[in-house]
Amino acid sequence: MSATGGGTRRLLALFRWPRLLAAVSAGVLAELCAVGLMALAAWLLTRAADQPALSALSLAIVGVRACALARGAFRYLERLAGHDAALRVVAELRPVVFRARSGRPALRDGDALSRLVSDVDSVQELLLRGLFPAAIALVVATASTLACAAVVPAAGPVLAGGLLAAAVVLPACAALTHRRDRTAADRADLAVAAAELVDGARELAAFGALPAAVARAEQHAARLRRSDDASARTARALLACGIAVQGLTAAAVTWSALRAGEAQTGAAVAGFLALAAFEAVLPLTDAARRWTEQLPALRRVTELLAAPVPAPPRAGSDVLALHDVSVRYDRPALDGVDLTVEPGRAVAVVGASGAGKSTLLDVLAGLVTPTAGRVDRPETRAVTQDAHVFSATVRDNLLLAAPDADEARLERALEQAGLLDWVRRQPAGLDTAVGAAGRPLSGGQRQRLVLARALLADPDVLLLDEPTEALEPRLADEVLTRVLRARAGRTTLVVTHRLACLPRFDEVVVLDEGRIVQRGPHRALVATPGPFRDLWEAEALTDPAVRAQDDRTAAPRRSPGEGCANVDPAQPRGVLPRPHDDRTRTATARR
Ligand SMILES: Nc1ncnc2c1ncn2[C@@H]1O[C@H](COP(=O)(O)OP(=O)(O)OP(=O)(O)O)[C@@H](O)[C@H]1O
Repeated sequence: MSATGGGTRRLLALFRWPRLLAAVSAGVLAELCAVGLMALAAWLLTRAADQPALSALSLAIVGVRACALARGAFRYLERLAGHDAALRVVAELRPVVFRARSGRPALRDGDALSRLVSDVDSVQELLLRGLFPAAIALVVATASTLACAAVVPAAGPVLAGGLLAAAVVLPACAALTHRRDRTAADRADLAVAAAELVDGARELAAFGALPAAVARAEQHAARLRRSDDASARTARALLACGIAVQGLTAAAVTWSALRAGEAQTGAAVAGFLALAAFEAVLPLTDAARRWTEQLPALRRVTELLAAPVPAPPRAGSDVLALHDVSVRYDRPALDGVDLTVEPGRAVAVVGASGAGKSTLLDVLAGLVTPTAGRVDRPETRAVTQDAHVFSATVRDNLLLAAPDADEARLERALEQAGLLDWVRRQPAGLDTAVGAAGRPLSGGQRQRLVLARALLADPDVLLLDEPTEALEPRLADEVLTRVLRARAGRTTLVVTHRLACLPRFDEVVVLDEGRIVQRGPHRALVATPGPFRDLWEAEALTDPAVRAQDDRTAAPRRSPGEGCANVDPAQPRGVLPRPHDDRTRTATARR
């Protein structure tokens, strides 16, 4: 069986069939009531023309009323049961999909995340506007054809032919035309152009490219308008075809009944019954357009479900360990990494850009499932601290990590992250509004706020990915020093490009092209010929901060309370070469 087949099976296993059946049954009964209503009304009208005794009509009159009332009641039940069944499926599907997704590379862009959410929602759409109408149409069309054939045998095949055209040919045409429909692609192009205009307005204006970008966006808007119009024209044409097929079939059924020698009453009943039977079938044309639209989303969901469920990391261990771990994208990001971090150790992960540092942290945090190998990590509650600052006060942003923390604890965390002075300078102090609706924070302030939040969570294992990247060198070193002091005795892994603080760590892990090429205490690495020493010496030539550290490597390791270095703040510190990288990095805390 194909991989997607496995995903379809997993998806179908989430369906609560009795509920779905109840919804379809209510829909079928509502449509049958509509067909019955029309057939009885036709019978009443033609019989009443003969002016029979009222008693001869009374049963039909009751029948018409009963059908009219029951149709409304069943329609209501269908909506209720249908939405209940569909929402339950989606509610069960959502965690399954997100769990399946959680084993993949973290979604760092909002578009991909919102597409995942809407992909799951498309299952609800498919049930309500695809599967239910199709099942209802099938039953109602079959029952109407049989009823028609029972009234006028000759009219049965005529009705069957008309219904088949409306249920199969028109939806097939709708699906085919929709596949060529450019609306979705044009809408996406316009969204991209609009987003670029908004996000890149400053750069576009600075380079004089704004008018051209606006013109491009306008072209996309015009193209979307045209394809929207074309799509609406096709939809209207198909609707008109459906109504034409309905009318022609009803006329043909009546004519064939009369031709077969049927009385006026029988012919009218068959004709009206045919007319009503189409009411359940005509929505299939629109359903087919929706199916075509939603199918890629459904395929993405089933593919995700088809992928093997990632093995959970081995819990219960108090060491953090990777065993022969590899992560492969188009090429290996990690390649056979073995790493053990004993509890309470402070470990720095260094390496050139693209060496695999962030991937290593993501694997340790459980955000990425290795392609091969095993991860052990302490059985802890994960607290993921991404770089999002909520549109709330500083206090609220912090309390997210520790709802019970008192003011002193909040201030301590802010001090450790190097943000307390700034907060104290604000008139509203801890109640300063920040984030989208409040005061916009600088990159460094924002980074320190999320760092304070991570420290406040006080996790057993703290994973930080370049936590001081946006800070100026002196502050960066000060903050890192305070963080390590605050985390003394607690496992802390820090990805960093800065070298000046490395002597403060228990161990330095050097990554290159996805492999650990060196590891050990800073002093041992500097003393050993190898990539780290080359790097360190190269930095020492140009960087007094590293040189100052270099001079000390013979001295015993300092206590956690001491700073990184006595460096001239005016001088740039030791920094590993790092090209511009605009990917959002998250500091991750686990507990
Ligand atoms: N989600 C992803 N999809 C495809 N490739 C990826 C993904 N994440 C990382 N990579 C690739 O894996 C390799 C390692 O990336 P990683 O982000 O771990 O490097 P890094 O050492 O943290 O780099 P930097 O210091 O620039 O942040 C890179 O070649 C990168 O392009």
